[in-house]
Amino acid sequence: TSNCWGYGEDDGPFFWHKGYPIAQGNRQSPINIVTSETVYDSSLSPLIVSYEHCTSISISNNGCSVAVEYADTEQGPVIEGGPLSDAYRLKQFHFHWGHKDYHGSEHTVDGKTYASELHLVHWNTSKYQTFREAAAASDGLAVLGVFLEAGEEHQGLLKITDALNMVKFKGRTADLKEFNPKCLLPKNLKYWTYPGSLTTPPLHESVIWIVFEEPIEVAKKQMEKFRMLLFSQEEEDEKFMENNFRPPQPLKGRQVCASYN
Ligand SMILES: CN(C)c1nnc([C@H](N)S(N)(=O)=O)s1
Ligand SMILES: [Zn+2]
Repeated sequence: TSNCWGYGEDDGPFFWHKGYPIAQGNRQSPINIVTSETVYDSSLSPLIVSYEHCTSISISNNGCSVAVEYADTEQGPVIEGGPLSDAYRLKQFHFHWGHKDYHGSEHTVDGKTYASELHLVHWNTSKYQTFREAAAASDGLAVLGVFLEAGEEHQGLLKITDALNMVKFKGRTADLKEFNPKCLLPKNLKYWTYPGSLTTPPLHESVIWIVFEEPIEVAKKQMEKFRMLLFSQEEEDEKFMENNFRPPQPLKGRQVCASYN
């Protein structure tokens, strides 16, 4: 996808509003989560993650991140419960990261940034026929956000980080079958939830965000493998893929609910 937006100093997040006015909308993401202002919502039921049937297809470098795509089948991986009134099917997951381990996440917690943030993007198959239709609806998407911090090597992530050298250049895709991303979720599924948006253009305000409080640990050398990916295609000047995160956006009066007290 040859985007006219990016993360550089002349096409980065501060310019996106020119092509996508919604960038200055009332429910943009990511946000800084101020924990003292989150509200425990006892009506939030536990999140149900049913990733048993996990038919992943491929891993690809789409020029702004690296994404693992899932087949769009009836019995695909779904989430429900929590803040969700319907079942949401996993479409893909991808990551955002920084130049160094001290930053790279999109959401921040009391101003704290993490080395990376994993997004598992799901769409409401109870109410919409296609992802595209759901992506334009206020309750169309649900994205799980998982913080990554430098620490112990993450065994489950090895299958992903070991595949990155096959998708170094923008536009490259490689097979990645039967990858079950349940192993990428933290042990403790305590989460914050709030109404927001996609964090890259078209920035649709169609996402119910579910951000887990507990980060997962990944090895520094695993983080370094993300940074050897390129924004650029094979014949172009080499531009390392890093700092592909949007900074926190104004809360505009939204309430962030906590699943725990
Ligand atoms: C079309 N899909 C799956 C997506 N469109 N925008 C996405 C963004 N990268 S994010 N960060 O999930 O909002 S993901
Ligand atoms: Zn994302």
